[in-house]
Amino acid sequence: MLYRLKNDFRLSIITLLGSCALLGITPFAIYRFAQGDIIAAIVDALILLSVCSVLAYAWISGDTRRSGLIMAIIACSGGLVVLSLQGTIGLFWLYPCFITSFFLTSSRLALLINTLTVFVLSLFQIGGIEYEHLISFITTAIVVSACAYVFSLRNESQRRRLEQLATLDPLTGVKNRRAMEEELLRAVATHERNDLSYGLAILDLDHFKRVNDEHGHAVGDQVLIECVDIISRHIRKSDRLFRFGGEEFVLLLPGVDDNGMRSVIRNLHKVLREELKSPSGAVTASYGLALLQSDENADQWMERADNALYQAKENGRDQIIVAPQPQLS
Ligand SMILES: Nc1nc2c(ncn2[C@@H]2O[C@H](COP(=O)(O)OP(=O)(O)OP(=O)(O)O)[C@@H](O)[C@H]2O)c(=O)[nH]1
Repeated sequence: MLYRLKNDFRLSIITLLGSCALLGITPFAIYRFAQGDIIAAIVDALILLSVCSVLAYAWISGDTRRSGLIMAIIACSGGLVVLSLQGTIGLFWLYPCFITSFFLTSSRLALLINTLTVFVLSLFQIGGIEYEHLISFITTAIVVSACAYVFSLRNESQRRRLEQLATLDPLTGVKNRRAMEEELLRAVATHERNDLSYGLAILDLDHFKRVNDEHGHAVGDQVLIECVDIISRHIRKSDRLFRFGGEEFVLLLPGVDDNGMRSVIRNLHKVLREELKSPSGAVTASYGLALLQSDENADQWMERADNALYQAKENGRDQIIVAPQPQLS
C-alpha cells in the first residue's frame, strides 16, 4: 500500500483529498442529521458516498486517470454546494478546489472543469453573491487557474522528457533495454490473457569490433544508426525494436506464428546484408529467434533466443537460428 502511494502521485492525491473530505464532511453529516436538517445531511451523505466510491475504484482498478477526473468534478461541485449553503464566505473553498483539479486530472480537463464551475456559479448566481464580489472572484479565479495551468503544462512536458530519457537509447533513438524488459513482461501477460502469439529475435552485428578498430568509433556509431534505420523501414508498425546493448538489438513481433517470424527475419537478414555497409564493405548480423511458449516467463523466453543467437555465432555467424521448443518436464 505504501509502495503504491509513494510511486503513484495521482493515487496519493486522490487518497489525500478523499481522506480529508471524509474526515471533514462526516461530522457535519452527523451534526445535520441530529439537528433534523435532513436535506443537508442527505447532500453530505451523497458527497461522502461518491468520495468513497471513487477512492475504492482508484485503489481496486488502478485507473487513477478516470478516478482523478471524477474526484475533480466532485470537489468543484462540492465547492458549489458549500457556496450555496454559506454564501460569499464559501467562495474561499473554491480556490483549493481549482488548484487540486490540476493535480487530479490533465491540465486541459482541469481548466475546463474550473471554467465550467465559474460559469455555472455566475449563471445561476449561486450563493447570492453581490455583483462586485462576483467580478473580483472571477478575476482572481482566472489568475489562479491560469498560473496553475502553466505550471501543470510545464510539469507534464518535463515528465514526458524524463520518461524519454529513461527509456530511449540516445545514439539510435530506439527504446532501450529497460523499456524492453517492461514490454516483454507485458507481452507475456497479454499472451496468457488473449493467447496472442509473439516472436522474439535477438540480432547481433558480426565482427563489429573490427569496424571500430579499423575506422574509429564515430564510423561504428554511424553503422549502428544506419542499422536501426534499415530495420525500422522493414518492420511493421506494431513490431518493436530495442537496443539491447552495444551492437545487439531485440525485435519483438506481436501476432506472428513460427512461419511468420522466420519469414520476417529472413527478409531482414537479406535486406541488412544488402544495405548495411561500413567502409570495408557489407556488415552482416546473426539472429537468435524464439516463439513465446505457454507457461514461459520473459526471462526463459529471452534465454532461449539468446542461446539460439549463441548457436548462430558458433556456427560461423551471418545466419538465423530458431530456438527449439522447451522440453516439457
Ligand atoms: N561505435 C560503437 N561501438 C560500440 C558501441 N557499443 C558497443 N560497441 C562496440 O561493439 C564491439 C562489440 O565487440 P564484440 O562483443 O567483441 O563483438 P563483435 O566484434 O561484433 O563479434 P561477434 O559479436 O562475436 O561477431 C566492441 O568493440 C564495442 O566497443 C557504440 O555505442 N558505438
